[in-house]
Amino acid sequence: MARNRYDEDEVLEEEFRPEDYKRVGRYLIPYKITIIKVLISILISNVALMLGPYFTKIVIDTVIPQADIGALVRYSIYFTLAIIVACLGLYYRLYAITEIGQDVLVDMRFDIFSHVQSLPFSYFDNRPHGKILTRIVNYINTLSDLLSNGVVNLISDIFNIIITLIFMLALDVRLTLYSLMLLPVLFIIVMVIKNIQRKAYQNLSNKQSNLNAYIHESIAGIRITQSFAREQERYEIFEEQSKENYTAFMDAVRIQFAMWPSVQNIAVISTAIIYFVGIRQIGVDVSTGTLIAFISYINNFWNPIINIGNFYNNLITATAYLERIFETLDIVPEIQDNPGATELPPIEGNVTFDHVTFRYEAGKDILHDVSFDIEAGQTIALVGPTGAGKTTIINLLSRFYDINEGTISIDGYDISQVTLSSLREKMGVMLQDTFIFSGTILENIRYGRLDATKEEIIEAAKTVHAHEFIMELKNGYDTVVEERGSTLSSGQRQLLAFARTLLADPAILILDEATSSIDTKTEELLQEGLQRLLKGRTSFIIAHRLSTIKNSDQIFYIANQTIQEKGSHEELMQQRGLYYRLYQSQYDLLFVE
Ligand SMILES: Nc1ncnc2c1ncn2[C@@H]1O[C@H](COP(=O)(O)OP(=O)(O)OP(=O)(O)O)[C@@H](O)[C@H]1O
Repeated sequence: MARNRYDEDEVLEEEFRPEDYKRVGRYLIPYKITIIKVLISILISNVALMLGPYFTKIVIDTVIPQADIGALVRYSIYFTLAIIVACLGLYYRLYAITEIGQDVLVDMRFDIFSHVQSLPFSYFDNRPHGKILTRIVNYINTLSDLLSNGVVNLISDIFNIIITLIFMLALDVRLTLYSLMLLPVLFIIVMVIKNIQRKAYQNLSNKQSNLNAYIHESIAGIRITQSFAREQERYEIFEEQSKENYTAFMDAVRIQFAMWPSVQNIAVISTAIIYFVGIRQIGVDVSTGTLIAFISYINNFWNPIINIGNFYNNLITATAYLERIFETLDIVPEIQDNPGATELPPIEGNVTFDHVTFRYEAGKDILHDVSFDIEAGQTIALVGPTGAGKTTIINLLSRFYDINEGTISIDGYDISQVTLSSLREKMGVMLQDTFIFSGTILENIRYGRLDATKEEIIEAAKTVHAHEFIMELKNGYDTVVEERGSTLSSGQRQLLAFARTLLADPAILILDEATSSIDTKTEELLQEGLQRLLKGRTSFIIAHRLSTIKNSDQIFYIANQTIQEKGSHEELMQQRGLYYRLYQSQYDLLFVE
């Protein structure tokens, strides 16, 4: 799909198909036993409720005229028992369906979250992360009520209507037919409202998504906003987004709220018709008891119809969200195991790029016909102008994107023909912005190898010189750090990342060196830590530090879609070409880009 921003509505690539409702139903299958129990309880409580007016009729028409006190007491007891049974059934039903609703919510959210985790980088490149968040959190929440209460209530209401109709028909067929007279009018109203409402809710879901995307982006960029004092500008955009959301919401509910009064009016008019017809017939062929019972039944009949109308309303609303959820679930990851992919066995770390061409977007090659061979254990520094394709090379090696032409192989295995997990577990990737998860220092290092013991973690931290600073923290390894590690310095974050990667012990190491300037002492620690990490592994480093570049076995100068120069520091300096000029021009700055 096309790139999307917070202020652009997402265009649905595929319209919702009615058979997708079946997919929703599938989430209820694991709970079928409970649903059956709920249905039985509904049946019992509905019958119990229906008996009330029937007892009233008998009392009015027979018991009171005969002044039979014994029968009156008996019917009062029956009536009370019926109400107790109905209440117990209702309590069970409410509890059980709330539980089912929560279970379904957990299952659905798990599915969408795990699916999103498996999607390639390109999916995340193409849309604001706040929009992805909205799908996993808000949209699923909206569905929970529909899936539990909605579906079960629908069945309950249908039962209710059938049972009430049976009682009504048993009492008086003609009055029953009068009661149903206005049903076609209701049907027409529902059909008219349906389409307008669906569009309105699609629009609302887009606006909610945009607003969340904007909030998410604003929080992520808060440091930049505050340092440039751009708060006012952010408020203004936020206000605009909020207003759009408000208008979309009001438009949607204006249409939705038209439904309820329509059904209510039809119900009232139908009751009036029964009064009109019934009273004229009293004493002719309708008894007073029958009329009173009938009026109760007619309410019992229209209430579930009103509920079904509301359910339909909610269904239409939820459809706008379901479309998004299924659209996300249906995205087939572009990058996945090819048919017949094999496990990549333990590797030494020889890497070959053979005539590799790659582009993110059609018509614009980022790398063109790139070839190189690297022996296991070598350290390769990638240098070159910004935007030349250095990060791209390392992303291709982990197969975060698929190449357009050529092959990339490791120890002779074409990486497109091995499983992604076996490939990626051989790689240790450290990016410039070292990601720290919220949790303790220990947990963050353990992320490299989940079964590592505390001793192994400390050992790894010591090897890369992270131990010293960790011990200076208030609670040592148990110090809690916030998401992204904002309470740590960038040098400390890098050292943690070294320890994490050392623990994972990857055969191939990929490192995007941080450019931020750090003090000489940390720089020394980082270099020492890094050298220990590099030992015995093939390493690709997007190098910014002169020390790293000089120590590497080979330097690739990347520019104009290919490797322009390659060789050791000494060899390239002797060539007096692009690398030489870069080195000379930036020597004073101490960092080479
Ligand atoms: N996800 C993407 N979608 C489209 N184009 C991209 C994407 N990522 C990078 N590019 C483009 O590809 C080119 C190479 O980017 P890359 O990140 O590999 O450069 P780099 O050499 O690592 O740059 P730097 O040193 O600034 O990090 C750039 O022109 C960039 O705009």
